[in-house]
Amino acid sequence: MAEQSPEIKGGGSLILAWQVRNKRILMVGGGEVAAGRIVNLLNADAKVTVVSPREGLNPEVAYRIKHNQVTYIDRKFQPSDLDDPSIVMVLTAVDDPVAGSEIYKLCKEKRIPANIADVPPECDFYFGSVHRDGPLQIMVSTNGKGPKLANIVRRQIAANLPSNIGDAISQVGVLRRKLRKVAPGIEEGPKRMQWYVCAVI
Ligand SMILES: C[C@@]1(CC(=O)O)C2=NC(=C\c3[nH]c(c(CCC(=O)O)c3CC(=O)O)Cc3[nH]c(c(CC(=O)O)c3CCC(=O)O)/C=C3\N/C(=C\2)[C@@H](CCC(=O)O)[C@]3(C)CC(=O)O)/[C@H]1CCC(=O)O
Ligand SMILES: NC(=O)c1ccc[n+]([C@@H]2O[C@H](COP(=O)([O-])OP(=O)(O)OC[C@H]3O[C@@H](n4cnc5c(N)ncnc54)[C@H](O)[C@@H]3O)[C@@H](O)[C@H]2O)c1
Repeated sequence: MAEQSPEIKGGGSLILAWQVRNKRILMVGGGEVAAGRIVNLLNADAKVTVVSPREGLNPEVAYRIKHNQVTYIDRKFQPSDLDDPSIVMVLTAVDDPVAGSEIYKLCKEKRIPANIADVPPECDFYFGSVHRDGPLQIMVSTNGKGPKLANIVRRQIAANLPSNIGDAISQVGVLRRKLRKVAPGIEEGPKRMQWYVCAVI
C-alpha cells in the first residue's frame, strides 16, 4: 500500500477556491494593480474597503468608488485600519515598499492573511492568472517563478476549452440541485450519482 502512495513533491502551493462572499477585505492602494485585485474580489462577492489617497486613484478604482461598489477611505493607510475585526484578508498594491512591509508585519501580529503585491516573502498567498467562464474558474500559478508565463499558459488553456463550457457547467449545477431535492439523503448519494452520470454522459 505504502508503495502506491503518491510521491511527495514539495515546493508547491495549496491551491484553494477561497469563499469570501460577504466577508470584509481591505485593499490598500488604488492604482492599476489594485484595480485588477478589486475586480477579482467583487467577482467573489466580497465586501471591499479601499484605503488610498484620492489623488493616486486609477480611473477604474475611482469608478468603483463612485458607484458604491466598494467602501472608500481617502487617505494613506493607518494601523487602526486593521482594528475592524471583520477583516479576513488584506491586500496591498502600493508604490511604497516600506509601507507594504510595515502593513505585512501588522497583519502578521493580528494573524490576518495578507498579500503584498510583488513581494513574495511578504505574501501568505499568491495571486494567479485566472480564466473565468460563469461557474468555471481556472487558475494558473508558477509559484512565483514567472507570472508572465502564467498569463501565457492560462491563455493557451482557455483557447482549447469548448466555447459553451461555462453554460454546460451551469446546467450541471441545476441538475445536481434537482437531484438533491428528489433524493436528499446522504445515503442516497450513490443513487444520485448514477442518475447524474446517465443524464450527463
Ligand atoms: C499572475 C498575476 C496575477 C495578479 O497579480 O493578479 C501575478 N503577476 C501578474 C503579472 C505580472 N507581474 C509582474 C509582471 C512584469 C513582468 C515580469 O516580471 O514577468 C507581470 C506581467 C504583466 O503585467 O503582464 C511583476 C512581478 N510580479 C511578482 C514579482 C516579484 C517577484 O517575482 O519576485 C514581479 C517582478 C517585479 C520586478 O522585477 O521588479 C510577483 C508575483 N506576481 C504574482 C502574480 C505572484 C506569482 C504568480 C505566479 O508565479 O504564477 C507573485 C509572486 C505575488 C503576487 O503579487 O501575488 C499577474 C498576471 C495576471 C494575468 O495577466 O493573467
Ligand atoms: N503582481 C502584479 O501583477 C504586479 C504587476 C505590476 C506591478 N506590481 C506592483 O504592485 C505595486 C503597485 O503597482 P501599481 O501599478 O498599482 O502602482 P500605482 O502607482 O498605480 O498605484 C499605487 C497606489 O498606492 C497608493 N498608495 C501609496 N502609498 C500608500 C499608502 N501608504 N497607503 C495607501 N495607499 C497608498 C497610491 O496613492 C496609488 O493609488 C508596485 O509595487 C508594483 O511593483 C504588481
